[in-house]
Amino acid sequence: MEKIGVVIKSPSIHYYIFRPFRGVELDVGAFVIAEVDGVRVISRVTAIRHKNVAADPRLIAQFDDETTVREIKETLGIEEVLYYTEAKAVVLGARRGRRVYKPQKPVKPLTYVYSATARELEEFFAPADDGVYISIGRIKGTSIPAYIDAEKLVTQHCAILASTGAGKSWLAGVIVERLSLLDIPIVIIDPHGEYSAMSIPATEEGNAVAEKTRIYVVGKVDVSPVDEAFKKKYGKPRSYVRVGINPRSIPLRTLEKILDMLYTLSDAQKRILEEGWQWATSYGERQPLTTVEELVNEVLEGGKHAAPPGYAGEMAMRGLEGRLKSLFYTSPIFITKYGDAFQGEPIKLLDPEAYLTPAIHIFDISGLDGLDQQIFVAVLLDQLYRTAARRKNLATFIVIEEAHNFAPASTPAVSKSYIVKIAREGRKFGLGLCLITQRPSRLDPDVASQAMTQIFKRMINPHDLKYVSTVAEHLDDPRPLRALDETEAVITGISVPVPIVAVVDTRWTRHGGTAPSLKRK
Ligand SMILES: Nc1ncnc2c1ncn2[C@@H]1O[C@H](COP(=O)(O)OP(=O)(O)OP(=O)(O)O)[C@@H](O)[C@H]1O
Repeated sequence: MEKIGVVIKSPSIHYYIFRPFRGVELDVGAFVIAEVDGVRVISRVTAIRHKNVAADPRLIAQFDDETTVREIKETLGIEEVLYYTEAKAVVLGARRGRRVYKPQKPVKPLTYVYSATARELEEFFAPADDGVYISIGRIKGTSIPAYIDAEKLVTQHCAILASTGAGKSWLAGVIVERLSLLDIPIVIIDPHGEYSAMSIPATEEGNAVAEKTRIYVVGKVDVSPVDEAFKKKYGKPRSYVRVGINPRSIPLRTLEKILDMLYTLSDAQKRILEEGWQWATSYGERQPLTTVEELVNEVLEGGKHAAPPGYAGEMAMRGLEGRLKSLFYTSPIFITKYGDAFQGEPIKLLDPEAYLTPAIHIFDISGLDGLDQQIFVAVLLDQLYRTAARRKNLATFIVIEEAHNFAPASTPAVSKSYIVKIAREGRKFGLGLCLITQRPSRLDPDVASQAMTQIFKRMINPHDLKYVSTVAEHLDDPRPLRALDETEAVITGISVPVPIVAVVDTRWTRHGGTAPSLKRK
């Protein structure tokens, strides 16, 4: 076993500083070993510094041109004594069966440091048990697969946090591809229409994944530019189903929340809506819509007993009528009559039962504006939650891109409470969230704190780095996140035995998230 250095300082149980021996090649990210009470403990080198011991300003003052520097270096042979190298190693622990043991005392100074062997690393990073694991790449600096406990990842929520362009959706795509082999339902909320590319295989393994993709375009919106770009890029048309919401299928509480948030509702209007909506939808959610006109009339008819007498009541009724029509007619996500269509394409109604079957269900909401996206996400998540609560059978992975827009930290959003609900209670019914955001500090902290696996990619915004250091319990120091490249990710939390730095695999299907380039093709 090669001794590569010696511990010189050990200020805490979490890390130590060692002096690498002369001639030892050492890179940041290398795995090293030092013994604590006879146990070989694995650590990762996180920083290498050259310490200048000639800080005397009188000597530094001489370094004002190259000739003098050369003379001083050569004639005094001063380079050897001017500086030394030291490395910081963060303690990961030692494998004890299924668990990783982390010593509760610091490494002793003057302990020798060894480089970890390939075998030791393989044992250390091996899956903890015979559970279900996916590999999303390699442990950085090794050829060892980066395993993630799929069960924990899916059912106990995860978050992918990084700056824009840091490789978030690439990684989400890799995770979805690998999970799809487990034959579970996967639902993707896609605000940029980029996940449709998963229907195009890029490798042999990608064929099975592509076959499992189902694309849904939401609402009466023109997506022909997206379709044309898709056809040009992949040489075949994008195939999708257009979906919309039957206004009758919205639960009263959700509708009330949406209307109140968009237009505000008076107490009288709330009472009329409560009575009227129950009456108009008393045949259940699956009751077909005739027309919006007819539905609104039924609501007013059924709710009129709750209106105050006289002019005030009349005003409340008319106000409610206007709000309901405005919502259902102006938002493109609703159908307005039985058998509604858009540009000759039939619009299918949302079918939560179908989305909870094993496949990759991609909802392209790129044609909708921000508010309609939120309303759609609210209704879809509500329906998924209620359906899953009845069925309780299959673990389902719900990927939400741009999660800070759907569950923002300090502004209201109609979708927020549905995300909070799944984050808090979805686990009971197998519903797991994967929240992706480029602005971690703008994501609702309640939601963020429920993500038991946190995956970080490159992050540069100081607010976000500061925020991450307060919420990420498994990440001692977020500063190294600034230096990650787009293929690298730091994975922490319940799905990995210790925080790992992974180099993310290539995609099995095409990646749709490439930004336009200035170069002509
Ligand atoms: N593991 C990887 N291997 C190779 N290339 C990668 C990898 N991860 C990311 N990339 C490259 O980085 C680019 C940006 O990645 P991606 O589109 O996932 O970023 P993003 O964080 O989702 O960006 P945005 O915030 O703009 O949506 C990709 O187009 C791809 O070229």
